[in-house]
Order: sequence, then C-alpha cells, then structure tokens
Amino acid sequence: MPGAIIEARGVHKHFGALHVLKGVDLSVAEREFVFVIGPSGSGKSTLLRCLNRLEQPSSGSIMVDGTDMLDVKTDINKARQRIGMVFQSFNLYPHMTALGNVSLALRKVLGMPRAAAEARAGAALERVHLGDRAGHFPGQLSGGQQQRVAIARAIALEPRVMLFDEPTSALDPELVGGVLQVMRELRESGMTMVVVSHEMAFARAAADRVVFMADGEILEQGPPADVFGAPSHARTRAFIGQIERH
Ligand SMILES: Nc1ncnc2c1ncn2[C@@H]1O[C@H](COP(=O)(O)OP(=O)(O)OP(=O)(O)O)[C@@H](O)[C@H]1O
Repeated sequence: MPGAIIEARGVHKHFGALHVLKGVDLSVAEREFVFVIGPSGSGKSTLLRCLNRLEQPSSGSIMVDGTDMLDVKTDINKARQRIGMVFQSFNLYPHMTALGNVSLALRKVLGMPRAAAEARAGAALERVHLGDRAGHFPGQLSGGQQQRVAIARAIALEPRVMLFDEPTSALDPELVGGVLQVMRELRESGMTMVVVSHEMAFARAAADRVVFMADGEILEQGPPADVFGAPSHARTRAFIGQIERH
C-alpha cells in the first residue's frame, strides 16, 4: 500500500504447536483508524503485539514508520518509542500521581529533565481531560480515568502510531464512554490507530476500516458499513449476528 505507515506481510506466529497467526498481511495508511474484530482466540492481540515486537513473529516482515521491526540490527526500544500502546490493564504505578506516571515515562524513555517532562505530561493529561486530576494517585481515580492516564502516558511520547489492545474491556460500562471519546479525539487529531476491541458500535461509528480475523487469518476487511452491513464471509456474519444478539 503506498504511503503505509504499518506494513505487515505474511506474518506467522507459533506458540509451540499452536499456529496462532497464519500468514497475516496488514497495511495501515498514515492517519487511518483500523479496528480489528473477531472471536476470542483468533489472534487479534498476538497480531497487535507482533507489530511492536512484544511478540516475536515466527516468520514474515513488519515495517513500521520505515523501520524493519524484525531486523536484528534495529534498536527495538528506539523503534517502540514511535509506537504507543495501551493495554486492557492500565499498569500505572500506584504510589505516583497521574502527573508522576506520565512524566516518569518521558524521563525514562526520552531522558527529559524533570521540569520539561512535567510540562509535557501536564499537556498530555489536558488532552485526555484530566488536567484537574494531575495530582491524584491511581487509587483516587476511576478505572476510566486511569485508562486515560495510560493513554496520556503513551501520547506524551508523541508516537507516530497507537495500538490499543482491548482498552475498555476492564471497565465498568459507565466508564467506557469517556475512554472512547478520548480515542475519537485522538483519531480526529490525525493519529494512526490500530484497535482491538469488542466495542462494535464504536467501530461502526469511528473506524475507517474493520478487519475481521478468525483462526489466525484475516477473513475480510473493509469500511464498517460493508463489514457490518453486508459481510461477505459466513464466519463474519455469524460473529456479527452473535454480537448483536447480546
Ligand atoms: N504467550 C502465549 N503463549 C502461548 N499461547 C498464547 C500466548 N499468547 C496467546 N496465546 C494463544 O494464542 C491464541 C490467540 O490469542 P490472542 O490473545 O492473540 O487472541 P485474541 O483474538 O486476541 O483473543 P481475545 O479476544 O480472547 O483476547 C490463543 O489460543 C491463546 O491462548
């Protein structure tokens, strides 16, 4: 794909005898919002984790922002600085404030001096609408607010792409909306995003492209209106039908 910022080709991943990714090709254009859906165990998280090499693919090629993620000569920590990731669990330090958590990442990863790191961390917290919670500890924040701190921590590093792995799955339903709103705003600001999530209404409303995975393969993909409205594959139809009955 011309202008792709993520280009994964023929990615296979085995965990022992388990063949989890079976030759996945995924290209993501700059500023594109790609939403990956599919049944549990289909390999969605593994694919996402291969993109920033949290998992080492068994074979294939992965280029992100011009960097060969699988080349042994690639400085993987440096490459990962340009790939923000948000997980289901927030992974915040409980003894540090929201500002402390975000600025620590800047100091550790970018080596920024404390004052500059705190200024940038404060701006990132503003972007996730937590400017007034900068001095709060994680235990004083709701799950949704903690996840927004985790998003602030990722965007403060000014990544070129953001990966989200089930970012709202651990949240009570009433806290999901605030996190999705922040993701929507991030997308509107032009961030390239790949999201694995079961938030189908959000996928319909906000994604540029929906990718349906089953059994380690991409079975179909396209604009949300097509994938949800007129899925071409029986497995997609079954999956969407099942989700919508719930
Ligand atoms: N580190 C690992 N070691 C062994 N098996 C793993 C590992 N990580 C994932 N798997 C297996 O790989 C398969 C795909 O898992 P993955 O988490 O990628 O699926 P998923 O589509 O994201 O599912 P879910 O929606 O349930 O998160 C599953 O069978 C899982 O048990």
